[in-house]
Amino acid sequence: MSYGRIFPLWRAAAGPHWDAYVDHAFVRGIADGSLPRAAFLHYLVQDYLFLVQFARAWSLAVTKAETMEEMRHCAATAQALLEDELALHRGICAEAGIDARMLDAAEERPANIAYTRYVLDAGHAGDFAELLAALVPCVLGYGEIGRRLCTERRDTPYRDWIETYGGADYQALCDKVGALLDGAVTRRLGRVPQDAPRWPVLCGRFTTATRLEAGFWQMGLEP
Ligand SMILES: Cc1ncc(C[n+]2csc(CCO)c2C)c(N)n1
Repeated sequence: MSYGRIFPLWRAAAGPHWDAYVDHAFVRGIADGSLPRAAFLHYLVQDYLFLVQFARAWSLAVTKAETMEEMRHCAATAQALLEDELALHRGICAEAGIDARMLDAAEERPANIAYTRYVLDAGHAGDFAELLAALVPCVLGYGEIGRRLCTERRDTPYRDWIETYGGADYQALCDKVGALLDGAVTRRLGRVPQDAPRWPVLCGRFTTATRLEAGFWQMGLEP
């Protein structure tokens, strides 16, 4: 239920920043249906550009991995983003009247640039664990949001979005990422990673990425 052993520790270390992300006004608007459609579409366009950069970040993780299992996981995630998720996004945008040309011409907002390039820099400057620390708030935060909103079962036009992230497939992916994270951190920092000198650095990467996720929601509210 908590996506492994390391995630709950980093989540706690992020303090109020975590709730500011997973309980942001944008998320509440998705939950109760009050989020204006224009804000959701604006978010979707930016999210498309975001996912392109995330495919680059997971590809970078392949080069930073130390085991075949780590490599396979990251390569599969990059592949899934490039082959499935981006096509899915194009489909949702097309239904909403945003065609491929508009998507390709869209300009990245500063909050989007800040977040994605921060993650890529965490990977370039640091090792696999540092890159994962910057990557997991995205994956597991959406898992936590989806799971919570799914149980609320409120009437909202954003039910599809909620069920994508609250559904069994996405929750299984979150468990896998949690296991990857536990293995990667134990391998590099030992059995008691909290005592390792690098622990605060990893917590810092996680917290900053979490703050940038909240900034991404905020950008969504300001079309
Ligand atoms: C701003 C933003 N944050 C998180 C996600 C969720 N997400 C991003 S990549 C991915 C697959 C594995 O990395 C998932 C689930 C999103 N779409 N947009």
